[in-house]
Amino acid sequence: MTAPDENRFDWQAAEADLTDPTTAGPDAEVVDLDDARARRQASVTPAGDGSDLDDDDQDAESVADTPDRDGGPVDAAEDIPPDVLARQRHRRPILADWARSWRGFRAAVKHQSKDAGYVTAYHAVRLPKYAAKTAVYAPLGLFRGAGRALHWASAEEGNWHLRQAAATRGDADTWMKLDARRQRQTVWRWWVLAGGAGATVAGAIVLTLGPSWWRWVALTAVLPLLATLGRPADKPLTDRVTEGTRYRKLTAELVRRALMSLQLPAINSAVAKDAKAISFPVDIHRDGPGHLAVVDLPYGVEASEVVARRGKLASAMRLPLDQVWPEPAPGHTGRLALWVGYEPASQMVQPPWPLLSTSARVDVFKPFPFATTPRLDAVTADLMFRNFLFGGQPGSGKTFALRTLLLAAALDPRTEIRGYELKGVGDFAVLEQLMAEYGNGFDDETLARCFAFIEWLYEECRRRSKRIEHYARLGKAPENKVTPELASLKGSGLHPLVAWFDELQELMTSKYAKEAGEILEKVIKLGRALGVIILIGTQIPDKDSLPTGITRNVNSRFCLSVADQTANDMILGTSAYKQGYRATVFVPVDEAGWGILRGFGPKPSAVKSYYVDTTKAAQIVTRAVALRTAAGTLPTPDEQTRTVAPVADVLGDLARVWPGDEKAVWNETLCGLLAELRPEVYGGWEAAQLSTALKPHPLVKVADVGRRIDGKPTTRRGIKHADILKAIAERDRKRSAG
Ligand SMILES: Nc1ncnc2c1ncn2[C@@H]1O[C@H](COP(=O)(O)OP(=O)(O)OP(=O)(O)O)[C@@H](O)[C@H]1O
Repeated sequence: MTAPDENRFDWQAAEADLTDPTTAGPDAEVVDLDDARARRQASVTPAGDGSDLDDDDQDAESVADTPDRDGGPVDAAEDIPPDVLARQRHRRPILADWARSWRGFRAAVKHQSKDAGYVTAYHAVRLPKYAAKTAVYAPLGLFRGAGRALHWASAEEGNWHLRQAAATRGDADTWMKLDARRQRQTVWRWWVLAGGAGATVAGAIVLTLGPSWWRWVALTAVLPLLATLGRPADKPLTDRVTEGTRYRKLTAELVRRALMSLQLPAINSAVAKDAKAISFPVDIHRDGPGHLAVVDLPYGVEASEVVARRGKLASAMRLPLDQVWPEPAPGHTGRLALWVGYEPASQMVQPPWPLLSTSARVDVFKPFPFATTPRLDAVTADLMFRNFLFGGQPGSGKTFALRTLLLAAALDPRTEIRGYELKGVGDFAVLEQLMAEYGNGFDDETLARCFAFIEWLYEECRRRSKRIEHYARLGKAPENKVTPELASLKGSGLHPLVAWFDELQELMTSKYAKEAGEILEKVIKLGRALGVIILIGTQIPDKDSLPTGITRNVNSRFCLSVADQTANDMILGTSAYKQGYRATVFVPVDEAGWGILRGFGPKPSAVKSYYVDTTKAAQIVTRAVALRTAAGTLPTPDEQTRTVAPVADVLGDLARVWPGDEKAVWNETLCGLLAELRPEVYGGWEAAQLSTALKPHPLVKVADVGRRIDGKPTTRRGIKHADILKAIAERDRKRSAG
């Protein structure tokens, strides 16, 4: 059996139904298909495809993109089932795009009035110069104007030369005819001139008799006219307002020329063969503060190839890079959405972050504004059930973007915030009083705390999964996920927990790397449904600095300026670069905050995170503190520790439980003893866990320790008593040194 075609209509079966008299009903007519088609084609409109577009619908930007057909269509459009046809029909909106939304309308009005204001101001400052020029050229214009009027009234223009030629030839007859014609013309022209002169004199008398402002009005109206008449052809009265680099209206021709300048052989050869190979399925139209061209590239050319050449495209349009925004458009891979702003994005004033308003609150379950598109539309993000990965080179703005998310989280008083900035600059210090745990630095102690925090997160996930199970049994967690009610329920232990790590590469390239990576991956996988939200910022997104297990499992990504394809795809996911989502086009520092956001909306998009400087951040923190104080969720300094024992106590506890005179003891034995000492902390610890807990103390070496068990030599991992004592002495020395 042949497969049905893409419209899910089995043509062959339908034809068989029509031609096979045995399958046709008793009253069915047997149709000769060829005949029927010929008849149908005769009735098809000249457009040949059933389209109802008439010529008036076409404009400079509409180009028929259907290839020329040899012969008529095989099956006319009316054969297609009506419901499929209805789905395929795209009606054009009645109102232009800019007039349909308040945003578009505002942007258009703003742009036009800005332009008008600019031109007015430009000329206003040059008024004295214009007045001087007018004073010089107006008298000249008066004489020139009078001369022209007389010349016109004499009707000699053209006639004189012809009469001269006739006289030279001795053609008296022609000369006479020409002169008679001139006289006929000149009679009425003298009357007109005399009437005009009379009117001027009358006007002048009226002006002399009238109030003085009449004369001023007349002068301002007449003098520029006379000056225009009197000025030399190459010296205009007013200076030119040079608009060249400010904005270039996007036209089909400009887009075509720009695309052909990209040196893409596939585009250039296709256009050489067929000028209509680049086509515009939708007219170029205003879209926010700029114009949008949706372009169908020649067959076989992908939009991503053009996106990769954004610099060349901008050069071809003679526009700054951040005014030109090519993106793959929905539909097919060869469709490009090219948005060109009225002005470069760097000069467009990003509106202030809406959450700066004093009444703004956040519910982490609901979206809040996080960034703006090049068109300055707000892009929202939400925090719940998400894990974020922010990547970018130094100066790309990832720390600020991460902090913006944390500030939003801070405005939901239910949210607990804990995190580490492993660069040690203190960009997050402004949030310190809101955080239940905060670390800043890349020294070994901070790294150890950060690692212990990741371990704690894992434990926390385990605890939360038990709680979810409990609430699911009670019918309060129908999807085995944290619900807004559970998140708000005091004592449920399921409040949103935001755990952030900036410059995570510092941990991932330290001695904790392997285990930290493995545990964090588990936390990311487990925590999503349990209200644990992980935010990661990293500068070096390669597989050594960011385990692929982590990158694979995050669901929300923001890739700011990166240096290469590898970094781009590590953050945005494999093939992102190939599909045209390239954060390599952003320039660090100059385009700080710009990046590609993935995981929100149907496709990744270029956005700029809202910029919140430290002063504004402090204002938000003040509000967040007030909200938390009222809700009773502001962490007090002594609460700012975790519920799992800090690793630093392990040394002391080991010294306490050390068995007698043993020089070296197996980890597993020690774990048992530790669990007896403090079951709430060490209960369930295994040998490997003890090894990890001892990592921050390089003096303690975990090594093989041999013993005889029932006479047989057995080797297991263990530690030496002397090492413990040395590590304690070292720690005490450091503490007393300050
Ligand atoms: N959304 C934004 N809009 C405008 N400027 C921004 C934005 N985000 C950041 N910046 C500016 O860019 C500078 C660098 O930002 P940030 O410190 O976040 O970069 P980074 O990528 O974290 O760099 P590094 O890795 O060196 O810390 C900031 O000082 C800030 O002034």
